[in-house]
Amino acid sequence: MKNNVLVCRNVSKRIKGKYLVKDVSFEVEKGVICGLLGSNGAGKTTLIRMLTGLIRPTKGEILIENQSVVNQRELALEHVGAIVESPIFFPYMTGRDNLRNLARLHHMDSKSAVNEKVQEVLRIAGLEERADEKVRTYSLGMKQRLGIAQSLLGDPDLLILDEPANGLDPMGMRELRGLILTLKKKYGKTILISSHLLDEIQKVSDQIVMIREGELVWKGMLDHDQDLETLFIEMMEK
Ligand SMILES: Nc1ncnc2c1ncn2[C@@H]1O[C@H](COP(=O)(O)OP(=O)(O)OP(=O)(O)O)[C@@H](O)[C@H]1O
Repeated sequence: MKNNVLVCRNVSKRIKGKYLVKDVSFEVEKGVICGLLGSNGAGKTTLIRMLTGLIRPTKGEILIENQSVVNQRELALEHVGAIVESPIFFPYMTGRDNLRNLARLHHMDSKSAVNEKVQEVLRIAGLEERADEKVRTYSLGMKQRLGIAQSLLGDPDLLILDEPANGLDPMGMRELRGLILTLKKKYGKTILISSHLLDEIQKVSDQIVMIREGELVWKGMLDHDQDLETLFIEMMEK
């Protein structure tokens, strides 16, 4: 039997009579990086907001580790770490203190447990050296990695990242890519990452889900000889 961490079954979102997402189904197995692709306005963020319990689907079911995001929201979301839109920090606090604040929300009561966990996620995200500097001095790439560090505090099985590479320079993208691949290979995380940056998605993803005007147009495992740009354009023009 397949070990699916995420199951999205016939999910739709309709607002004011218009479908923003329509009848989308896909599964992501454990340890897989799945790229969610679509042009601007395709419905990626709407879908991600449903997957992370921020809004409810009009129809359909979302299971994370076999628990329903719709009916057992809190239990299902225990398995998830997410960055939806931009991660939020207190810019006048250090990276470490931002993480400490949040860690306390993850049932970590003892100071040493908090400090240990924060140190661990800082190390994973490659932020140890700058951990005690204020976040307002961080580059965009560092902020994105701090956002990922935040999302790792609860030891999630599934990471959901909405457009994490947006606005990053080539070095920032390379560091982010390295982190995402490490999270998969070394820590066994399952990752759903949305983007319209085809090249970045091609470099990290094992699986692709493509949507257009809210509807699924292609899904499958990515064959590394396959040119994602050609496939994407073909699907968008269909
Ligand atoms: N609350 C809302 N009410 C009505 N329409 C909405 C709402 N939220 C989003 N939309 C519309 O739904 C469509 C999908 O938006 P969404 O933000 O999910 O797309 P996206 O694929 O994430 O796009 P982008 O890459 O530009 O962020 C867009 O046409 C958007 O204008």
